[in-house]
Amino acid sequence: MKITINHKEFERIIDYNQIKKRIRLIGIQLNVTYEKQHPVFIGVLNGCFMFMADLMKQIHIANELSFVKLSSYDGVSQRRQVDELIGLDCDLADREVVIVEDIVDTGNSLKHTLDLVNAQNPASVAVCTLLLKPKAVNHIFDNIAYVGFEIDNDFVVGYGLDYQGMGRTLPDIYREVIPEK
Ligand SMILES: O=P(O)(O)OC[C@H]1O[C@H](OP(=O)(O)OP(=O)(O)O)[C@H](O)[C@@H]1O
Ligand SMILES: Nc1nc2[nH]cnc2c(=O)[nH]1
Repeated sequence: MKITINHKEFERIIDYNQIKKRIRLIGIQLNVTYEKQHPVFIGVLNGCFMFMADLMKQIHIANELSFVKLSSYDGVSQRRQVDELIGLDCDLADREVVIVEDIVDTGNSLKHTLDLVNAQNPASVAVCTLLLKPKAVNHIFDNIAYVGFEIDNDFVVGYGLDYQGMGRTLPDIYREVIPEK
């Protein structure tokens, strides 16, 4: 199935039934791994909102959750870029943390998020991402423990992911169709 968003064509690669099945399995893994613990799930906005909502319905152990946004801005000196996590409303010291992402592409966002989370001295940090582009990742991560789907290096939309602000509410996931010349 193909759709058009702002003159760009996309074709469906993963439908919502597949996503739900995969999320049920990831939920089981998380319930087992964190049984008798009390993890904090940290969703990285905006893209994670759908994944987080469906994933958390499968989590039956004690947990807390928080949503954050990664913000970059120039410091007072305007010479250095400073990043911060906006919205974190709990202390992560000595906590088991699970970072929830919609996609790890270059991995730059995840690297920043991990640096900021690790600075709070949590007991452990695991990453749960719905999508991973193995051929695009620029960093070595040893804690991406839960991956919904590995995908090719295509631009994707749907299920939280946008193209120019559009397409986030599509239940399925689509990849960009590059027109032949
Ligand atoms: O691995 P990377 O190449 O860093 O890309 C991954 C990030 O890109 C998207 O966020 P984006 O900055 O587009 O913001 P959004 O979630 O608000 O759409 C996505 O939600 C990830 O956080
Ligand atoms: N919508 C969207 N956002 C991204 N951020 C990083 N990679 C992607 C992608 O493939 N699609």
